[in-house]
Amino acid sequence: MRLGIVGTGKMGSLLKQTLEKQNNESIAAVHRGYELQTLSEPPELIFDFSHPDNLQALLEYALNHHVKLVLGTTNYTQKQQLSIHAAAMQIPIIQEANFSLGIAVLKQALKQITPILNEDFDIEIIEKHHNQKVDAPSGTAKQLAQIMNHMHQYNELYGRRGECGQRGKEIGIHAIRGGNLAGEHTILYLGEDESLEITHKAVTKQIFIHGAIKAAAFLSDKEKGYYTMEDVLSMWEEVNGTSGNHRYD
Ligand SMILES: NC(=O)C1=CN([C@@H]2O[C@H](COP(=O)(O)OP(=O)(O)OC[C@H]3O[C@@H](n4cnc5c(N)ncnc54)[C@H](OP(=O)(O)O)[C@@H]3O)[C@@H](O)[C@H]2O)C=CC1
Ligand SMILES: O=C(O)C1=N[C@H](C(=O)O)C[C@H](O)C1
Repeated sequence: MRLGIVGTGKMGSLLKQTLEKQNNESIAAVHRGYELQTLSEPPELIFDFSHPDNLQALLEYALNHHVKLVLGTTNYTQKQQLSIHAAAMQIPIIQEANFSLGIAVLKQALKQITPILNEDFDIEIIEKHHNQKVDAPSGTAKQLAQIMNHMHQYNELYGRRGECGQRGKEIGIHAIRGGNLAGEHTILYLGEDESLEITHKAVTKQIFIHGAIKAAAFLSDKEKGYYTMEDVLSMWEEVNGTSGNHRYD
C-alpha cells in the first residue's frame, strides 16, 4: 500500500522507521500538509502526527484524491473537529488522541465506573508528558474528561490557583511536563475515607505507533466514515471473543 505521513517530528520519524522495518514499499513523509501537493502519486492512506495548522491542507488533499486518514494530532479547535467529521462523510477517517490499547480499554472502564461513583466522589485527572510536548492538557486527558462528563454535569477546570473557593461539581485537569516521559494519565475518584486511582503509563512512544498501524489496517476496507480506537477494539473483541486471550499485535 502507498502510505503517506504528515509530520517529521518524533512520532512521524518513528512511524516511518517502523513502517520501513515492516517492508512497506512506498512511504512518503512530508514536513507540512501543503507539501502533499508535490507527491507524484497520491498515497492510499496518510497518517498525520504533526500540528493542527496542517489540517486544512491535509483534508483538501485527502478529499480531492479520496485518501484514507489516520489522525493522531491533538489540540484541534471545535471548528477543525467539525471539518474532520464533515470530511468523514466522503472518506474514511480514524481519529484518536491516544492510539494505545490501554487507553482504549480505560475509556470503556470509565464509562462503567463513573456513573456509579459520580454522586459521592470528586474526579480529577493528572497527565504527565515529556518536556517537548507543545499542547496542554493532553488530547487524551481532554477525551477522558469528555467521556466522564458526557452528560455535561461537570465544569472542566484546568488547574487551580489563588482563592478558588470550595470544590464544586467539577473535573480538575492537571498537566505535568518534564524529562522524556512518553505519557501517563491518572484518573482519581476521591471520596469520603476512600479513593480510587487508575493510571495508564506509556513506557515508550512505540505503543502509539503500533496502535496507529492497527488503525490503518482497520480502515483498509472502509469507503468513508468517522472511526476511533473503540471501533478497532470492538472489531478485536468480535474476532477474538472476550475470553481474555486478546492479542493486540
Ligand atoms: N494519537 C497518539 O497516540 C499520539 C499523538 N501525538 C500527537 O502527535 C503530534 C505530534 O507529536 P510529536 O511527533 O511528538 O511532536 P514533534 O514536535 O516532535 O513534531 C511535530 C511535527 O509537526 C510540525 N509542526 C509543528 N508546528 C507546526 C505548525 N505550526 N505548522 C505545521 N507543522 C508544524 C513539526 O515541524 P517542525 O519540525 O518544523 O517543527 C513536526 O514535523 C502532537 O499533536 C501529539 O500530541 C503524540 C503521540 C501519540
Ligand atoms: O505529545 C505526546 O507525546 C502525546 N500526545 C497525545 C496526547 O496529547 O494525548 C498522546 C500521548 O499521551 C502522547
